[in-house]
Amino acid sequence: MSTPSRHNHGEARGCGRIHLLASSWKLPFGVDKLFKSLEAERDRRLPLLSLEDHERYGDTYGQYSGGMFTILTRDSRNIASLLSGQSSKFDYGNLRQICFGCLLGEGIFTENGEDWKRSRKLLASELQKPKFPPLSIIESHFQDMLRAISPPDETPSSIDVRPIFYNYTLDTGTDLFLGVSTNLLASPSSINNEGKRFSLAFNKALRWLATRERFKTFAWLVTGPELWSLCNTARDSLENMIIEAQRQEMGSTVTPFNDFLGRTTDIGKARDELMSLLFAARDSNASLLCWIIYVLAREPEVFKKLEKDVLSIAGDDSSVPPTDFDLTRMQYLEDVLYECLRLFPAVPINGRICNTTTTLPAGGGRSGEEPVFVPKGALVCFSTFGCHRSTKYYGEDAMEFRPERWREVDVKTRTRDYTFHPFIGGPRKCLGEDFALKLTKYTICRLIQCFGAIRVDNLESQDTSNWQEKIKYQIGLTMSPDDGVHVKLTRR
Ligand code: HEM
Repeated sequence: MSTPSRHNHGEARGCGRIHLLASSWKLPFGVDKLFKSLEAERDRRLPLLSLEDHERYGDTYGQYSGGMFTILTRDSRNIASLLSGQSSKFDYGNLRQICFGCLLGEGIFTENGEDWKRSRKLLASELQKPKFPPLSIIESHFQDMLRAISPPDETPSSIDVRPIFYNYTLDTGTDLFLGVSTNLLASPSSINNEGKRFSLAFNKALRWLATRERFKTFAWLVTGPELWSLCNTARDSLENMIIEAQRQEMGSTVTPFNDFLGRTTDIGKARDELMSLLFAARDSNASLLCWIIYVLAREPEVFKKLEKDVLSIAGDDSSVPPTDFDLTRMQYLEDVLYECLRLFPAVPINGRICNTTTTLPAGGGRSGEEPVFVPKGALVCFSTFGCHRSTKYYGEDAMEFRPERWREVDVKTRTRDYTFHPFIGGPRKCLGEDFALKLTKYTICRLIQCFGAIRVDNLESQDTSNWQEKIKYQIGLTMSPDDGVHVKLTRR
């Protein structure tokens, strides 16, 4: 383990000293920091702790955490350098394999180097096919979801849409990636028992993985027969679904993975790639849908404006879904989406391990404007949550939900300078960005075509003033509202 003083030795490279947080209990390896995070997590305010720490200690500072020297930054220059300019000097080391390998095996999410390149090429060629995902497949799962959130005999219906969105994104994802859907929301006659088995084990295993991730190098401490049994069940079940998909000669129902799955004899590899894809796609997309509905139920003016934008293009006949072209014209819908991704990014804090001693452009010296020294082996965490809420980048109203801001500085400019990076950027940029935006736009547009009002339905309080201050954040592998998304939906 290198000493703190070494981490400030970058003078020869023109670096300034990084502000290094003292370890208050003098416990080794930053164990106290780990406890502080666990405490904030218990209180459902983990992302806010990171924000407060940046306000207090600066946009970039250092500390010991989970046994590693860690640099924490929300400076967009550092994030750009880490993810793009110097991306080859940062990777996941074996951290991802330690934390997630038991479920994911060896797929795009856990791999580095040549193996990762191969996986990325394979998945990119499938995900980036034109017109993917086809709206007709999404529509069939939307209809299942509609039945689940609003049975025809109940008006208005009161429901927590969060678990439904998680099932919806899994049903849609498995159908689109595999050609066989888990069908969790389908009518009883179409239930897929293998899909149900997979989903139960997958959900529980993800909870274990989220805790393992928090423990970083100590992840191996978070283990037990239950974890292994869940991972084995999920892996076994996904394999069975792949075999079933192959059996059904997927060539007949053109899904993107026909070529890949239809050809492969290495079922284990196919399973690992698909597991990584579902791991990446399911929760993040469900989290975005949750936040949008959470906000719309609390911001009636935004709902009204969105309704006008969507219905003026798609019409209010819920039996006529929008086309691909319609979706590209819904400007305000896009602004609402970006504003949700800004304030509530699915992955609020992320990190990379430095594999070659280097420097980052900012955060050193008294001014924080000098480069900082990054020793090999250091963990660099970047707070997307903190960067997206920085007044330096977004002005005094950075904490406010204001979709109109996306008409002032457009998303391309902000993505280019990394002041907005919900899908990160650089070579390991999210492969499903277009997919996620299209699925989300389609789903929100369809919900607005079907429902004329979305209101908060919370037994404790319907007072939506200062709603942001009351949010409790659930941090699993992605961030979602802790109390769920309880709403009352009124049919048009
Ligand atoms: C709103 C929805 C989504 C958000 C906010 C999101 C965000 C992200 C982020 C932040 C990462 C980087 C993780 C890291 O390296 O630490 C990532 C990676 C990835 N995402 Fe997404 N994602 C979303 C939806 C999807 C969907 C729908 C898919 C698949 C169709 C997908 C596929 C992937 C893949 C394959 C990676 C790994 C890329 C690599 O390591 O090369 N994502 N995503």
